[in-house]
Amino acid sequence: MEPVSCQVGKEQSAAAAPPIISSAVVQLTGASKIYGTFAALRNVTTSIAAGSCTVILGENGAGKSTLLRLIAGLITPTRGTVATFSSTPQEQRRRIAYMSHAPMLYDELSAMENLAYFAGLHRDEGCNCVGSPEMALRAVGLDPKLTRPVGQYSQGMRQRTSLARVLQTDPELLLLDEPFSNLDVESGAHMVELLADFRTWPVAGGGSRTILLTTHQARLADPIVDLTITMRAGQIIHTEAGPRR
Ligand SMILES: Nc1ncnc2c1ncn2[C@@H]1O[C@H](COP(=O)(O)OP(=O)(O)OP(=O)(O)O)[C@@H](O)[C@H]1O
Repeated sequence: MEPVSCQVGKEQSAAAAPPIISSAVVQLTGASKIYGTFAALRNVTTSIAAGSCTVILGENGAGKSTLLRLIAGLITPTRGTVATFSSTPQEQRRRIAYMSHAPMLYDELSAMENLAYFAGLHRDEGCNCVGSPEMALRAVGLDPKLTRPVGQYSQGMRQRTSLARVLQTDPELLLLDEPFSNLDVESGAHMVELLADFRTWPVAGGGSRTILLTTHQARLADPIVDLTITMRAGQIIHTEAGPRR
């Protein structure tokens, strides 16, 4: 079966098969994820272009996190295929970073200690692409010398530490599940500025940075969004260029 894509600028219907994006870094073809008898994701076919920023919207339980976790290679499709960089997500995991909506930080450690710990895990998994924790913390506006445990940080600082944790792996494909949750408008806007900056980072050997994020606060991401995907009941029901109108 030919892989098909969501076409920028046009609404996607289940019947119409939009053209393939040749520079796609993500390609799902007829992907479903079934838990028991329940379909969390149903026959999803879509592409994500290299260098783009895509926001995935939808009500609770729509399948947003399931879609992101499939692309991250944390779960595998029950049916259909998921390709990242024309390969399986598992084979390309060095190029992919996934930030869960849970903070995934050790409260009793400082930001530097947290980043150093996770960098060590990353190396143990055979990844040599870990950048400098100091640089990652500076990139998100945090002082690497802060010795305070992250358990004492504000929510905004914790989110920025979580972002630094994934940015230190120098990902080409950044997957963010609810990066603005629990942030006020100002901290959310700051997070968007950081993501805009991340997109400008050069990639060794060429290439570009691609971002996919889920959120319930669509407007926050507006400044950086190239494509908006709306999901319902495990399916993509709408795709449009730019922020949601
Ligand atoms: N491991 C699992 N086992 C069983 N059901 C699951 C599992 N993971 C997800 N689901 C179900 O799949 C559906 C989609 O879940 P998912 O987390 O992808 O939704 P979501 O759009 O991210 O929702 P939210 O906005 O609340 O985070 C939900 O009904 C959820 O209960």
